[in-house]
Amino acid sequence: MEKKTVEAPKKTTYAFDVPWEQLLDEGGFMKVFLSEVLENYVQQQRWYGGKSSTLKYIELQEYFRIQQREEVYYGLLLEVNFEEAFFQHYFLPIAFVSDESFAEKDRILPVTIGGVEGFIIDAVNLEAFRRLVYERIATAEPNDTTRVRYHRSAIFEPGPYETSKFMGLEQSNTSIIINGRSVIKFFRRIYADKNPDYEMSRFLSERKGYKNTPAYQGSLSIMDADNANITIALMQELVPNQGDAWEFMLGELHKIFSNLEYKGIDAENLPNVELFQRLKIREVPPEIIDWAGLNIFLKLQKLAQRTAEMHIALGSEFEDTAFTPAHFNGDYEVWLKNRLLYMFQNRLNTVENNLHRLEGTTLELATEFLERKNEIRKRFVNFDWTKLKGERLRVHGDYHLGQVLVQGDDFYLLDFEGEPESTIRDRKVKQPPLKDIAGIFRSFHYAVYATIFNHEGEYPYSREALFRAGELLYRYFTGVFMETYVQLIQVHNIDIGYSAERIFLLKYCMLEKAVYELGYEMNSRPHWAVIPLEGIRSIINDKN
Ligand SMILES: Nc1ncnc2c1ncn2[C@@H]1O[C@H](COP(=O)(O)OP(=O)(O)O)[C@@H](O)[C@H]1O
Ligand SMILES: O=P(O)(O)O[C@H]1O[C@H](CO)[C@@H](O[C@H]2O[C@H](CO)[C@@H](O)[C@H](O)[C@H]2O)[C@H](O)[C@H]1O
Repeated sequence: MEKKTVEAPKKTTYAFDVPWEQLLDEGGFMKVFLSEVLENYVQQQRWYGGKSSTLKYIELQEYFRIQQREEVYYGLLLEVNFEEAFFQHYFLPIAFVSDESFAEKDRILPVTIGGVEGFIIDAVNLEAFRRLVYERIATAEPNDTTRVRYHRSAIFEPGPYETSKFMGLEQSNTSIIINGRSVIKFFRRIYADKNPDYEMSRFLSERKGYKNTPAYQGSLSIMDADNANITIALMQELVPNQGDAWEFMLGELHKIFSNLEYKGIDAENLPNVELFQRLKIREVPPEIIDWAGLNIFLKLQKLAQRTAEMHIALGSEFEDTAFTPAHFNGDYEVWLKNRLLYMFQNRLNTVENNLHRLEGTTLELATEFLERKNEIRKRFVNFDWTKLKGERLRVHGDYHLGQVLVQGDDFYLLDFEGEPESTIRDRKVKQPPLKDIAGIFRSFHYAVYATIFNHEGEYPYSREALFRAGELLYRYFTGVFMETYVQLIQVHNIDIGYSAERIFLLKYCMLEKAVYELGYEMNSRPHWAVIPLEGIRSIINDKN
């Protein structure tokens, strides 16, 4: 890249008379850096997850060098402290650039270092930094035991660095595409442990040969002062795709709802089916196939197959105790109920405090949610481990259609980081695999309602008729998915319990997920809160 000369002198208030390579060893810089400027910068970032709390101050928890030969960048682990909430840690790699054209994005602080004026920026913006990280992973020693640890998978054959660019999607971390073939995801929110995304990716693809997730290629981690192994970045194969399954499903559902009018379907008299009844495609009534088309059911079968294969891989480990299957027990029951009752109370408070902002159907459903709180709480308390015979496994944990990539007629499963609100320890607790199934079923329900809401007025039927037709469709979708999933899981001896146990767990986990989603939506997109509220009502109205 051609170097531009900086025209106007920059107003740098701070000057440090040490070379960049020693800057952080000198306390003065950090005192300046951890100022309001950094606070403002951090709070504006897409990856910052503390937006609903009041930031008090930022401290430096750790720093380390990301280095190759003479080229040095710093990795900072920042501790963000809040007025009321628990602290959070974030990863911020920094670089010093004297050329303003390199500091067009993510400029943090103007400074003068060793007499040279320039800026501290987020290093991910520099191609040189991205190249360095790729090359360090690509050339990593098999057993790197240094503090800053690079790892390359034995099954990855790296080529020389060619190009890199931002993935450019709305995401909570920062992903960079390298050579059009690999993705390096820099985790932003950091936990004092191995990131589950790294653990699961490596386990599934490297150890179990599971093909429908991006292959693990390598990683960067650091050992902190307490000797905890902290994942900083994960490198995986780039999976060519036609978008995610959420977009795909919305497209399909719009066609299906449009078909009601187009095919002159009597939406009031479509055949019903029991919720979660296992269905082979040939058992789906012809009226439903005529309305929705065969293709969507074939796609659901494929997704169910890939999901079952993921759980089969996760349930087939007998050495590594982080993955060996477990049974239900009293400790699990106590952990589960505590967590859910806490989450439920949090949702009650959020809804109560924001009731005055809601209107229409959302207000109606929110009021009903508050009125029926004891009924919902009772459902959460009604969990008796002695009645459950199935297994618990490491699971995806945040499984929804947005975590699935579409590639032709197939699907790839992504992002095993777990539920964003849970602590890192909670995300690693073994759960019934049906928790993931509940997650994806909630996503089907979401997609049905999102389609109806997104196309308000476009389908010439009453809202009630569309809701009824949508609920029916959802029943057929879940029934067909269940049949393929359960059949495959059982053939591979993963014990998910007898039929009644499976249905109990599914309903339990779906209520958990819908209540979780209510909090997510109230905080991130309140106009969507109507969807989980509708979901909660439909789950608690089902008395079985
Ligand atoms: N290995 C990959 N191959 C292709 N696309 C990917 C890959 N990893 C991530 N993506 C794309 O980036 C999006 C965000 O990735 P994800 O792992 O969910 O990041 P985050 O944890 O930041 O939400 C995905 O929905 C997908 O579209
Ligand atoms: O950002 P993540 O992918 O980790 O997940 C969070 O955001 C999701 C929304 O992007 C949210 O998912 C909810 O909305 C989806 C539609 O946008 C829907 O398919 C999911 O079923 C629903 O849970 C997810 O809950 C949240 O953790």
